[in-house]
Amino acid sequence: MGGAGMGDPRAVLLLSGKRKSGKDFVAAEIQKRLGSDVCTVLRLSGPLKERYAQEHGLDFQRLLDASAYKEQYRQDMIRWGEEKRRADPGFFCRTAVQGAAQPVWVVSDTRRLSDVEWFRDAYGDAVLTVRVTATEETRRRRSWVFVAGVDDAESECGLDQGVTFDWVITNDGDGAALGAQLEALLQDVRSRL
Ligand SMILES: Nc1ncnc2c1ncn2[C@@H]1O[C@H](COP(=O)(O)OP(=O)(O)O)[C@@H](O)[C@H]1O
Ligand SMILES: C[C@@](O)(CCOP(=O)(O)OP(=O)(O)O)CC(=O)O
Repeated sequence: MGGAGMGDPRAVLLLSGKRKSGKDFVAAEIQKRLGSDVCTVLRLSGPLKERYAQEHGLDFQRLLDASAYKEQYRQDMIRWGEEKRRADPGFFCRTAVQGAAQPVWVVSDTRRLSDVEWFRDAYGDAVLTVRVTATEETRRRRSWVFVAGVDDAESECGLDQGVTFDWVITNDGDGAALGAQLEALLQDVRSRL
């Protein structure tokens, strides 16, 4: 950590937002617009699920799908992930960025202040915080259902306060409106390349 190094990214977009706000969708749109030689999408939940599956004898691949299998383990994965982060706040972040060589990184699932702080410490001004929002009505249309212990817990609400977002993307399903917002964000990103 510390000063800028050779292989450091020029822009690190930390996407956060509620379940079904469209973080993965927006991450994919950004990557599509920049090209995968310029932009890579990273997930903190990837290494989390991989380690969790290893330690608990579970099927890592099935934890990656939007499946009932994942939902069955979500609460315990949250608990386990919090325990790991308490011991070492960079535990999942370090693994997630390993091998990322593109100049632009999009982290599609930032959930906690400790994650934002880790990226700011490591990459300084390259970091841009991006909030993806959608109304509850939109999220319900995308099959979101409120789950106590998940939607009212740190996993979903950890960044509701404490971060001033550099960009807020409203994603309620109008393709043209989303495109215009993404182009404004991408102008900022491209100016950093
Ligand atoms: N602007 C959009 N246009 C069409 N479908 C969308 C849009 N945004 C999100 N979706 C769809 O809504 C669902 C939830 O989006 P996703 O990106 O997985 O949300 P999150 O990662 O925030 O939980 C997915 O099926 C996704 O394809
Ligand atoms: C334990 C988790 O990492 C599970 C995340 O799984 P996904 O990243 O698949 O999440 P959704 O898009 O919300 O379904 C949450 C956490 O608090 O770390």
